[in-house]
Amino acid sequence: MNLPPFAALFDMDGVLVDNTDFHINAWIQFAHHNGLTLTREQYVEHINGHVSADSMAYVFGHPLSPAELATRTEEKEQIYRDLYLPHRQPLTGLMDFLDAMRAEGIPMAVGTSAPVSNLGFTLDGLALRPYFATVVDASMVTHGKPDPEIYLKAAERLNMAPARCVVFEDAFAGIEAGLRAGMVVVALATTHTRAELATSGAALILDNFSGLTPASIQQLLPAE
Ligand SMILES: O=P(O)(O)OC[C@H]1O[C@@H](O)[C@H](O)[C@@H](O)[C@@H]1O
Repeated sequence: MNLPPFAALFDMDGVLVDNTDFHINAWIQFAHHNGLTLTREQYVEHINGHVSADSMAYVFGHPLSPAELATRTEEKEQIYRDLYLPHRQPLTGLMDFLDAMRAEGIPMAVGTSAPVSNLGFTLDGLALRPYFATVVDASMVTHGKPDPEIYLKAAERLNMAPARCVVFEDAFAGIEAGLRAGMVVVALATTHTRAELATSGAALILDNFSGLTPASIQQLLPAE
């Protein structure tokens, strides 16, 4: 195969791993510990895919100071990691797809709203990091998703034009970030249903990576 140059940018949570329920339960527990209430619906609408600074401001009703944000974020993420650890595994079909992409020499990056502490847990814990030329996380951007900054930075680091990038996302905030970056978006129906994603602007909706080939992704891009 001789694929024209393009790059693949992967969201982490809900895409490389199917962990949304664990984040939801962790946020609900965290809110409870802090004397607050949070529902699944509030999570899906206001927190899913957002950076912690924005999520914490939503949960507490005001922005947190940098020191408080760091402490609270680690408190919440420790609950999440404890809950998800016994279930931690790549999304179905991911490893075969990453192997096929790597064999074709297609550059890949991660663009995630997660804090650094969760990168080690997921990317190193599942031996995924070697597949990615670069990882852009919450600490590296001024504006979190749905702002396109995370994906534009990832494309820049891969030296690839945004129009030649395909973003894999599960969250509405992340899909919007990819589209605003001028990229093609593939949606994974891990957090939202196919019906909910139908009008999201995604070029393709998948349940997981099973059977996915580099050529089928390349076809989503305009011919060069
Ligand atoms: O989906 P992404 O961009 O990997 O985002 C990760 C973030 O996703 C949010 O939904 C979680 O509540 C955060 O705790 C997590 O860090």
